[in-house]
Amino acid sequence: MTPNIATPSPALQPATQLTLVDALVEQGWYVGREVIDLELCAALNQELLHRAAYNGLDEAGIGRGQQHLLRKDIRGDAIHWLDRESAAQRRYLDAMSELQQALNHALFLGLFEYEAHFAHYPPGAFYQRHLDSFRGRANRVISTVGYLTPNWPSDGGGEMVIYHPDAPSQEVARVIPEAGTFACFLSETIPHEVLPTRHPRTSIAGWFRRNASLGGVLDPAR
Ligand SMILES: O=C(O)CCC(=O)C(=O)O
Ligand SMILES: [Fe+2]
Repeated sequence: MTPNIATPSPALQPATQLTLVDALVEQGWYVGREVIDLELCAALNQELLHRAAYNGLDEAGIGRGQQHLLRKDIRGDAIHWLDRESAAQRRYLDAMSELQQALNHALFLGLFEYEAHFAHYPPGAFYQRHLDSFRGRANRVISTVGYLTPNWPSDGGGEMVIYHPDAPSQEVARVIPEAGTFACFLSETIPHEVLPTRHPRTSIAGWFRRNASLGGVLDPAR
């Protein structure tokens, strides 16, 4: 038998969708290690680090539209919205689109759109505890985070802490931001934070959205 080199490995481990749906229903969040294909992580990481090195990132803020504010005391990452520019981005976004279909099929969520950005946290950066759905705009339904940094050092910090939805000071999980790890949670109910990192930290944060048109104002993605 010749090895089947023509078939690319899937972007996400095939068993992920079922486990993920179950975990979302049971506890509102999911974390899996070695879920995202490592070659894909490496390509995305390289693209992000290249942008970071050539000033191709924007400082991240909080709030949308005219309420958008730069607050380094709240979050310290720099971002770039995914735009399908590279093959790696397209492969990641296509995998998210398959996940969107699986979520709609299993949970009738009516998700219709996905927005995502690269995030680079330089040493010292963090993101204080928050919810991902902006107040008055309940349009982000499910959050995803794909981690891209290989060989995360054990003293690197930068873990994402997930808190209990009903007791926001109770920690329920700590996620090491190691390449291949994928996290997913309910945007409106799961408080989470990024602890100060000591090592450059790279990821893709993304959100499945429902259409939200409030008071005649359309709310497009981003
Ligand atoms: O990078 C992470 O672990 C989480 C980032 C986050 O909470 C966000 O961008 O809203
Ligand atoms: Fe968040």
